[in-house]
Amino acid sequence: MSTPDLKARSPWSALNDVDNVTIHPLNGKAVSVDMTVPGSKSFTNRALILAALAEGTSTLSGLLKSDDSYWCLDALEKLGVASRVTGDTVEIDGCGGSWPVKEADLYIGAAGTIARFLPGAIAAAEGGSYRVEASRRMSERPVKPLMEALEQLGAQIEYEDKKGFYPLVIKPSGLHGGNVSISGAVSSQFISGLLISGANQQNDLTVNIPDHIVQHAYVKITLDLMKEFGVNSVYNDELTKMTVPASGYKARDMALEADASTASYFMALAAISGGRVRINNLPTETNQPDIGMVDLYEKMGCTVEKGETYVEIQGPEQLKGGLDISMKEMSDQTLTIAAIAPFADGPVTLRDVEHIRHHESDRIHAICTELGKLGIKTDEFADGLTVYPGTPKGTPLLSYDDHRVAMALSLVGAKVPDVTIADPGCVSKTCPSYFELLKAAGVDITYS
Ligand SMILES: O=C(O)C1=C[C@@H](OP(=O)(O)O)[C@@H](O)[C@H](O)C1
Ligand SMILES: C=C(OP(=O)(O)O)C(=O)O
Repeated sequence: MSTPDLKARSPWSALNDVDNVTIHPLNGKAVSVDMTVPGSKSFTNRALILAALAEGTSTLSGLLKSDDSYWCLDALEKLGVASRVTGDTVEIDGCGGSWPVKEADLYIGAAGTIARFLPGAIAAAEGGSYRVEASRRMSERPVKPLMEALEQLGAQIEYEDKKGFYPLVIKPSGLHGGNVSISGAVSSQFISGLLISGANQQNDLTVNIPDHIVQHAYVKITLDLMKEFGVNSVYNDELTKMTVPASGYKARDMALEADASTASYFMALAAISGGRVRINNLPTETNQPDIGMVDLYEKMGCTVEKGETYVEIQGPEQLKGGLDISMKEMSDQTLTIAAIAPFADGPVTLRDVEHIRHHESDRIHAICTELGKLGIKTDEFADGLTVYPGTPKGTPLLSYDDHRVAMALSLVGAKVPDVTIADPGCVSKTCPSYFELLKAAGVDITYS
């Protein structure tokens, strides 16, 4: 097990001097809490980049302050885009697609959203040279299909180390638009990255998807946010053909949605404790795919109440299992369900998520390994896993420098004693306050 890549932790992270967190079980106490969760990573990093590309000053409220958004703002600032953060609001002076600084060395941390959204936005400009370095793990994650598509559109990209991976150098000379094809089978972020760059290309851009898109809802979020910033794309329902007009972005003020992915861990806490959790700031009409977890928790026996801006989950006496589910459209939550599955009354099979082996860790392997240490039987297969019911036996666990591994495993600790998770600071990729929120929800924790 390699050491965490602490360089990727930002000034907005927490707990980096903490080796372990021990989660103390609720011992039958049902949680009962009303809470708000921080802003959506996906909305935050899209809106930051779109605002930076726009003409004029945008004000964004509900900003997520985490490593991913810190490195996004940092990279934009190094490109010459001024921003002012006050509380969870940021003002961004957009550059109209022409980066004011012509030579820069950027660091993007471990953020897939920056790694896949920023290169097109840089390459569509005219002139300059930009070196982009990513975290250790992000430098192993796939970006080649995106870079090849950008090269077809006229981008000049040089790889410093391994062809098709970070670190790389982009020498922008404009992108010509037209037609481009890209697979959606490995990451929807490649498609979002191409679409975002489309509005600043020399001609309209048509993106064709020859196969399928993992988590296609994220592409829809991209198209919707581009529209908010003045760019009206034309696309079919399946999102296999999308045309972006070369019209440039206009600044706007907007409130960013709360993070449905973060909210899901607290809904899971209600599910396993027979308790009640109300998330007060989650729009149920969102396009964030992880809102679909609400229905899944219902299938597992929870009672759900949905309002326009809130969701309340009441856990059952006994969580239901016996499920075989495709997690393709909300694959970030595979680990959450895997972690609570031992407490269900039958096996839970989670499928169609081979691509999560390329996320912050090989997530399928990581969760099977850690559940195995807890004495829980799993079957690991290429694109998923089956988790069998059992009583986890608490033990020290690893988090693999992966926020979702740590957050998911913390749920086991809320049920059984002696669950200790190494490097709790890794949650700062998307939710630096995660363990404090868990504490506020009634779960005792100790740092050591
Ligand atoms: O576009 C986005 O904001 C995201 C897309 C998804 O990535 P992939 O499509 O690469 O799985 C998701 O896993 C990630 O957390 C956020
Ligand atoms: C896959 C994830 O992140 P990224 O945006 O880095 O792909 C995630 O947050 O689960």
